[in-house]
Amino acid sequence: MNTSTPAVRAAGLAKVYGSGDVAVHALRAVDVAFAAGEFTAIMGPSGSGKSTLMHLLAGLDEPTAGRVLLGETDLTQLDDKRLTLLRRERVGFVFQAFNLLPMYTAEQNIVLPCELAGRAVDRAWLDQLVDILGLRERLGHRPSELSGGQQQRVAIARALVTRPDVVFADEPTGNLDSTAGTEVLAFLRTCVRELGQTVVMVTHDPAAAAHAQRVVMLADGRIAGEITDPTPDAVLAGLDALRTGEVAVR
Ligand SMILES: Nc1ncnc2c1ncn2[C@@H]1O[C@H](COP(=O)(O)OP(=O)(O)OP(=O)(O)O)[C@@H](O)[C@H]1O
Repeated sequence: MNTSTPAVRAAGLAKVYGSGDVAVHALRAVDVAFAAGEFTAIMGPSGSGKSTLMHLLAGLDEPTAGRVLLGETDLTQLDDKRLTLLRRERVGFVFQAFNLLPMYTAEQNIVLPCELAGRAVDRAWLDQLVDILGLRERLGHRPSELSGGQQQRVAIARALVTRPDVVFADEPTGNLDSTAGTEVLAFLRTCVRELGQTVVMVTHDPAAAAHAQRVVMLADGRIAGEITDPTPDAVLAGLDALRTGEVAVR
């Protein structure tokens, strides 16, 4: 992997919902890059543009202006069909609500993206994921037979099974108690450290964000600063600084 090219980046990214009097400027000329093999959290007050940024980075929505580059691929130049293929093959998703298929076993859920993409399952990679995520004994279980934390670990394995360029996680611990949430974040971090995966996570929780290697702060649709090697206290202080109107967080 070429480590000098970010896994994903935004250049001059803007998103306006609606027009005229009711126009909402959700993102304003955002420039941000996410390095390959890094775990980044996106934080900011409610309405600051976190979900909008993640949706644009993942090719789930179109920007009003600017570009999104996944590696060297400019998402804004792709038609719907190629964008769908790109999402299937090069992007992974982890959602707050797990979104597992109830009638499928854990293993069937994990390999589903390969089936949808018509690709053979890389068994060695699957084995590695299953071991790192501690799912070996659970592969034959249905979601209803798994704890919330285990279900989210299955969802993480599913997101990683195609070896995507980037995994986007949207509040992945939002439905978990703090013990299970901490465990899931530790597993996610292990996937980054040991498998070289790239994870971009949106969260409201400073403790969750502190599991990342870097926190990018958004305020009012703009990048308001970032914290490297964050601690929960540093993240809290950063959010407080945003609320009290101090501009940059470093
Ligand atoms: N589909 C939409 N139509 C109109 N406005 C929207 C739409 N989606 C988001 N917005 C607005 O854009 C702004 C940014 O929203 P976004 O959901 O990206 O923020 P967020 O930081 O993820 O918020 P939260 O933390 O509350 O989830 C908000 O003012 C929101 O109301």
